[in-house]
Amino acid sequence: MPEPISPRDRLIVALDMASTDEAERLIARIGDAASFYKIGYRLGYAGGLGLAERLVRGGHKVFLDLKLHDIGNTVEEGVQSLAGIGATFLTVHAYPQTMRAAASGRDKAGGGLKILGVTVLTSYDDADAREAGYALPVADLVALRAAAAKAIGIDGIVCSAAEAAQVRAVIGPDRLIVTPGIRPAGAAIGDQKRVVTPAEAMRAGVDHVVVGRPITGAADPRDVARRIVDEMAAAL
Ligand SMILES: O=C(O)c1cc(=O)[nH]c(=O)n1[C@@H]1O[C@H](COP(=O)(O)O)[C@@H](O)[C@H]1O
Repeated sequence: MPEPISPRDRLIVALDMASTDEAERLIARIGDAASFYKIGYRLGYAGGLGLAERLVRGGHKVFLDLKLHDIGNTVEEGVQSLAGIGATFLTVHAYPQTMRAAASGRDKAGGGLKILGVTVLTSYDDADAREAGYALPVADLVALRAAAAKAIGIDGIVCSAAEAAQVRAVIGPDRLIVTPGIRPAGAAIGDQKRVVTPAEAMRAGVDHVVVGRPITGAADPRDVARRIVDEMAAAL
């Protein structure tokens, strides 16, 4: 069975900000209310990889959300380069060829980087999947990709907490489920479609929740982070 994860370490704050200065100001305001930060496209392409290294050196955990998807050789070599940063998680799209290449890059690099397969984005519903050419409903596509991720040896799955129980049944207890599309009760949903509260996510067996705008856009980000951690602790 995996190690127990403390409620605070279950929260991953998405640093979807324009600059590393802005991100560092937010991290300082959040203080010890969070320990785990996600760097995605916006910050990653604006100096975020250097910030990732600084955060790791400072004792934080880092999730590199770069959602790699390319020919196998490019993915494998990209993962090998990124493994040197010291991050905990790296995302790739959950296509079998891409996941095989990422697993190979991870294994060649050694170290502790875990690969997460992004199944179906939480901004998609069944109509969006149909529009993209998929005949399967989102929940079935998530389950199919989770099964492929497990077979290939990927470390964890990104999906909506709405599918977490189904994904857990597919991947078993040893792999991680990481869920964005998290909204505390009453928070603005924005462009997300498959949203779940922090408490419901814990009850569905999620390991880590990813929260961006409800924290980054709050007047008091530290207070919102604390409330989310408390809500998860009470639900575990
Ligand atoms: O891989 C991700 O982190 C991700 C996958 C997914 O399906 N949906 C999703 O929202 N995300 C990311 O999770 C974060 C959610 O941010 P908020 O909607 O602001 O809480 C963003 O940084 C997204 O890029």
